[in-house]
Amino acid sequence: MLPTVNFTETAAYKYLADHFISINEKNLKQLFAEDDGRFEKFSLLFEDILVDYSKNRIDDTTIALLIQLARECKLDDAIKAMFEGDKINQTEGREVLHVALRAPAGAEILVNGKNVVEDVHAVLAKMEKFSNAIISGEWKGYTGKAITDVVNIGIGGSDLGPVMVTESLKAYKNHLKMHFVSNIDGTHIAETLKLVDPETTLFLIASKTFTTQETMTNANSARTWFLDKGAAQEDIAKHFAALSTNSKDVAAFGIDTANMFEFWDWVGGRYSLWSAIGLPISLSIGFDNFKELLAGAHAADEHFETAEFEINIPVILGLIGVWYINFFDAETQAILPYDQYMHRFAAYFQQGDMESNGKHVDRNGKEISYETGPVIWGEPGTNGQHAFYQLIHQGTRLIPCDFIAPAQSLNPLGDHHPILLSNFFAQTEALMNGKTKEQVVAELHKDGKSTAEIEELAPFKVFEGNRPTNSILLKKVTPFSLGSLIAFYEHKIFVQGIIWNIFSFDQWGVELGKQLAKSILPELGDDKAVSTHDGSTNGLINQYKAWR
Ligand SMILES: O=P(O)(O)OC[C@H]1O[C@@](O)(CO)[C@@H](O)[C@@H]1O
Repeated sequence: MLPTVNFTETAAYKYLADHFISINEKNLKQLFAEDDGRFEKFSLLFEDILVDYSKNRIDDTTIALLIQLARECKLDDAIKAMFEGDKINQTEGREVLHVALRAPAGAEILVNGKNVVEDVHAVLAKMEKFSNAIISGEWKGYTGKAITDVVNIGIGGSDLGPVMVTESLKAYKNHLKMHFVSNIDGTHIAETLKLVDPETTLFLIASKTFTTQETMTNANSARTWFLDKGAAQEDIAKHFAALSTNSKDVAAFGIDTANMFEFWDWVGGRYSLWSAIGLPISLSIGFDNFKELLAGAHAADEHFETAEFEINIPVILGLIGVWYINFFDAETQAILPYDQYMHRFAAYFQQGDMESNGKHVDRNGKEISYETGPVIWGEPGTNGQHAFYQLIHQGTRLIPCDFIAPAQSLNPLGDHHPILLSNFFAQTEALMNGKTKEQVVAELHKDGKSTAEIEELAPFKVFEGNRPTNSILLKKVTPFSLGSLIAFYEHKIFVQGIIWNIFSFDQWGVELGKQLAKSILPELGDDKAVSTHDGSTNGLINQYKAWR
């Protein structure tokens, strides 16, 4: 069981509330001016990843009090409970063991007395064999041709992780063309099927439950398309595989369970890319690179499980997030990867973070009186600079930003990378230092503006600065470094959930909408006016019926 401490009632919380007043008497420029060693003190190096958290509204006292908060909330007990396979997903009565998915062979993690690492590695061996057969062309389709295209049909955690990782590691991919269908909107599968040949296409039906409406509808449409194109029922075995925990429904769909790659209830959907759900990753970049991804995550797990809080990257990042959310009233967190391949990284953690910590009831079942999970958003740099950085620099909100960049480009081309990185460095510097009115006036004067023009323009050109950021510099985006980075963010989310005394591993909030959709669907089956809902919903449905 997890501890159920109300962090707002801890001594650390009260000290932090007092400290909040004093830390705000200085801005970041002053904090750096007072301490030449600030960067060294507030940055951490893990393998080839540098995490610089010095451009945050913190000092030694802040960090010490945040760590005291973690200790008073019994974070160490919670970490131990997760790694030992306690049923910390309490409302679903499940363990939370995505760390087991990347544990090395020979490790022991017991669930109901059974070492689950053995099952994990049995599935990994099956994934390796299957990936090699498809990639090498040894596996043939029903007309004897090798597979050229893979279509992954899944949504949420059965889509976002494979998409993000295959995109982030595109530089490592092989000849297979990868396609991802997730939306129930017919456009998604219709546009995809236009691109592929049934004779050389492999469909992966990715669904932990194998009941998700979108996925099963898309899967049925893919199967119908496949058979309508001339394939026979017995050919399905050569072109469909399932990634699921539900062998009964997989078999009922008509997929040979020999082509089913299983995973388990102790794997949360949004934490499942390391499991059989990661088969499209293994197909895209090869199993050896998939193993490297797992190894990177495992290295991060060991760091999280063993490092002192003072030098523990997920703990520090998580606590700094709590500092902004619960003391500075920050409502969002921006994730800004200065790497085009990582363009789906923020989207991935929209599910990872918001589906984990978007909760309003604590672990005692009581309504919460403080803020919990932030809104996660972001786009790759430098594109974001031309879209929303105006608000980050000069808006009225405090927006903590994570800037991420690789020192080495996977596509070195002229001076592109130095230009990208110069922006990566400049943006956090600008957010920290801002630009004073004196500086603005001097610039306008230098530009030959009149005194009247200067007086008029200056207020609009001042940058307050003092806007906090983390900078995460990777030596290079590799399967290993990406695995570590993703795991750091997973554990950061865990840290925050423990501090907020919430359950981070269920997702009851996604059920009501699905439930109501299921009751509306039959009403759309005829042209009769509906009146069973509120005026707006009735009006919308009836207008839809009139127009369709
Ligand atoms: O993998 P599956 O069972 O099809 O679920 C897909 C997604 O649906 C959810 O919204 C849960 O219903 C996500 O948590 C999950 O990742």
